[in-house]
Amino acid sequence: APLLALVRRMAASAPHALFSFFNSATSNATLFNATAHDNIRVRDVWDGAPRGKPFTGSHFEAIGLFLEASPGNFETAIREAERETGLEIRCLITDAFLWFSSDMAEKRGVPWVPFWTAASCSLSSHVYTDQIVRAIESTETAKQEKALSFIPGLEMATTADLPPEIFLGNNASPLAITINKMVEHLPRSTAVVLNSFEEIDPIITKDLKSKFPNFLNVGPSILASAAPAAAIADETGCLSWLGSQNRPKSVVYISFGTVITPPENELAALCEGLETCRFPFLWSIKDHAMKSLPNGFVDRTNSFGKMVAWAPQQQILAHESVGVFISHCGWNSISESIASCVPLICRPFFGDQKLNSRMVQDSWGIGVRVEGGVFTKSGTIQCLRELMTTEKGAKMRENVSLLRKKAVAAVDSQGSSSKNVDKLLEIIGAR
Ligand SMILES: O=c1ccn([C@@H]2O[C@H](COP(=O)(O)OP(=O)(O)O[C@H]3O[C@H](CO)[C@@H](O)[C@H](O)[C@H]3O)[C@@H](O)[C@H]2O)c(=O)[nH]1
Repeated sequence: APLLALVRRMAASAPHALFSFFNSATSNATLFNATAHDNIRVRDVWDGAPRGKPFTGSHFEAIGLFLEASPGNFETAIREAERETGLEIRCLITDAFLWFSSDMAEKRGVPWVPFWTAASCSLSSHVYTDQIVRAIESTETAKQEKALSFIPGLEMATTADLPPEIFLGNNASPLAITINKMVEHLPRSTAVVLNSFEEIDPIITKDLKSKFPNFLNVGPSILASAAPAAAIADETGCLSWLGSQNRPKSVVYISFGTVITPPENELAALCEGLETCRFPFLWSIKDHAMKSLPNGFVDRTNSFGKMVAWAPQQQILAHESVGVFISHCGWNSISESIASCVPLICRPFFGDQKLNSRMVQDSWGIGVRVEGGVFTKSGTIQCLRELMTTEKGAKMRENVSLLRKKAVAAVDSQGSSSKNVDKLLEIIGAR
C-alpha cells in the first residue's frame, strides 16, 4: 500500500509517464478498488503458490514460495507489459526486499530504486550489520546485550532490539537471507526511498544521506495521499460504535497488524488487563485468535468492548473517541498513529518491531513498551492506566501531536518529503 501511494503521487505529478504496478493478484485485488490514475497500469505477478487451489499456508511459507518464484515471475510480467505497450521499462522502483531487481535493472541498463516500507531506524540497523556483528563478537558471551552507541541516532537502542535475521547463522531463514542480500545490493541503487519523513529521525537521516547518494524520505504516505480518502461503508459498525462513546480519547484500540497473533497466555493476560481497567476497547482480532480467548470474556465485556476480524484502522485512529493504540509496532501502524495523534502501548514481535518500539518510547516519547516485553496482567494494567490517566500519558499525547505537525509539514508542497518526490521524479527521468 505505501508503494502504491507513492506511485499514485508520482503518476499525478508526471501525467506523461506510464507507471506499471507489479504485484500478486491477491494483493492487487485488495488495493485497486479505489481511484486509479490513467497512467497507472496494474500487472499481476505469480505469487509462487500452487495454482488452482486456495493457499492455506502461513505468511512465512507464502514468503518462501514467492521468493522461489522470483525473479522469473517478474521477468515474465515485465516482458508481457513491454510487449503490450510497445514501451521499454525505464526504471525499476521496487520493494527493497526484492534485491534481485538490482540485477534486473542492471541488465536493462536502467536505475534501480529500492523502496523501504519501514522506518529509517530499521534500515540503519541493516546498513550497520557488519559493525553490529563485530560488536557482538567482542562481547564475552554472544547473548550479552550490547548498546548500539556506534550507530548515529540509535544510541539508546541495544542488540536486544534487533531482529535475529540480521545475523546470518547456519540455518538462515528466507527472511534472513533476503535481508542480507538486500544490504549487499543497496549500494548499487540509484536512490533509496522511504515511507517516512526526515524530521522524525534527523540524525539517522544525516548519517544515511552520507552513505547513499540519494536517500529520500517521501512519507508518511498516509498524510500525503494524492487521492481524497474514499468514504467507507462502516460494514463492521466500528465507526458508529465509536460515535456512541460519550467521552473523547476514552477508547483503547488494539491491533497486531496483518501477520501476528499473540500467544494464548498473552491474549489471556491482555484480556484480564482490559477487564480490570474497564476502559472501552475496540479490538481487531483474527477469527482463529477469538477461539483462544478466556471463557466468557466476550460476554463479560460486551457492554464496553467491541471485537471485529478486520477494522478500518485509519478511520478508527482518526476518531476523536480513541485514546490509545495497543500495537505490535509495524511501521504502518505507527505512522497512522502519529497521523492521528494517538499514543501507543507497544508489544513488538518480529522484524523491525522491537526497534520501532524502542524509538516510540525512548526517542520520540510517544508511547511505552509493555513491561518485560510481553503482556502480563499487571503490566497491561500499568500501561493502560499510565497512558489514559496520568500526566506522563498526557505528555506522550503532546509529543505525538508535535510529531504529527512535523509530518504534515514534510508532505506540504514545500516540505522535505514533497521535495524528495520531485527529486525522485527527476532521477527516474519522469520530469
Ligand atoms: O484490522 C486491521 C488491521 C490492520 N489494518 C492495516 O494493516 C496495516 C498493518 O501494517 P503494519 O502496522 O505495518 O503491520 P504489518 O502488517 O505487520 O506489517 C509488516 O510490514 C511493515 C512494513 O511495511 C513492518 O513494519 C512490520 O513489522 C511487518 O509486520 C496498517 O495499514 C493498518 O491500518 C487494518 O486496516 N485493519
